Amino acid sequence: MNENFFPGFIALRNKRCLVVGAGNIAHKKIAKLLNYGAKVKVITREIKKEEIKNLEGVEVVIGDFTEKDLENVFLVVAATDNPDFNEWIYKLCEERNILINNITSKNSMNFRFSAVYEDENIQVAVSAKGYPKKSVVIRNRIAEFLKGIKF
Ligand SMILES: C[C@@]1(CC(=O)O)c2cc3[nH]c(cc4nc(cc5[nH]c(cc(n2)[C@H]1CCC(=O)O)[C@@](C)(CC(=O)O)[C@@H]5CCC(=O)O)C(CC(=O)O)=C4CCC(=O)O)c(CCC(=O)O)c3CC(=O)O
Ligand SMILES: NC(=O)C1=CN([C@@H]2O[C@H](COP(=O)(O)OP(=O)(O)OC[C@H]3O[C@@H](n4cnc5c(N)ncnc54)[C@H](O)[C@@H]3O)[C@@H](O)[C@H]2O)C=CC1
Repeated sequence: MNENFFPGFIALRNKRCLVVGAGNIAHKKIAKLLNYGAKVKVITREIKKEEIKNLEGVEVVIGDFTEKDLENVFLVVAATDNPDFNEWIYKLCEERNILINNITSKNSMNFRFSAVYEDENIQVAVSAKGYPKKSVVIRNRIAEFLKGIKF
């Protein structure tokens, strides 16, 4: 059984977020964080997904991630394709009380992204407790349902 997380909504406006790695999934997660006003810094050995450089407001640093990079950071996304490396980042964040999302695990994190439905009036965030395929199916069903409702 995956850990039961607190379901909540966070104001990310001007919060310092760090993404380690710059591949396809990093790109998706960075774009989502930026949509909510986060200040995003990316540390990576190489930029695999070039589009990351074109995202407005992102600071990209080429180099190796070190523990010092966690200073004053609110939320970290361990977004490399190396599960052991992401796991190490997770442990460092847990020790420092930092929110951490890990793209190569279901449990080695304290913050999961959810499948989102959003319009001008409401936000619905679905988590299937670590199983994204399920949460996407449910979110899509909810979106259909909400189309037929007037508030
Ligand atoms: C635990 C979690 C941690 C996290 O990343 O936050 C996690 C983990 C993992 N995802 C993996 C794979 C895929 N994930 C997606 C998509 C999404 N994944 C998201 C969330 C989460 N994914 C968190 C749990 C959410 C919950 O609790 O329900 C969504 C909902 C939100 C978002 O990412 O923003 C977003 C849909 C966005 C949307 O449509 O709105 C796709 C499809 C695609 O990319 O199109 C694939 C491709 C493969 C496939 O088809 O399965 C693998 C590798 C599995 C493997 O290799 O075997 C892991 C690691 C593992 O499972 O160990
Ligand atoms: N959580 C999610 O929503 C999803 C997770 N996944 C998982 O995510 C993994 C990564 O997928 P992609 O982003 O498509 O891979 P990718 O190959 O596009 O990117 C990997 C990135 O990690 C970087 N990297 C690797 N080792 C590093 C290190 N030591 N330090 C800094 N950067 C490092 C690489 O330079 C590259 O930029 C997949 O193997 C899969 O297991 C896949 C789909 C969705």
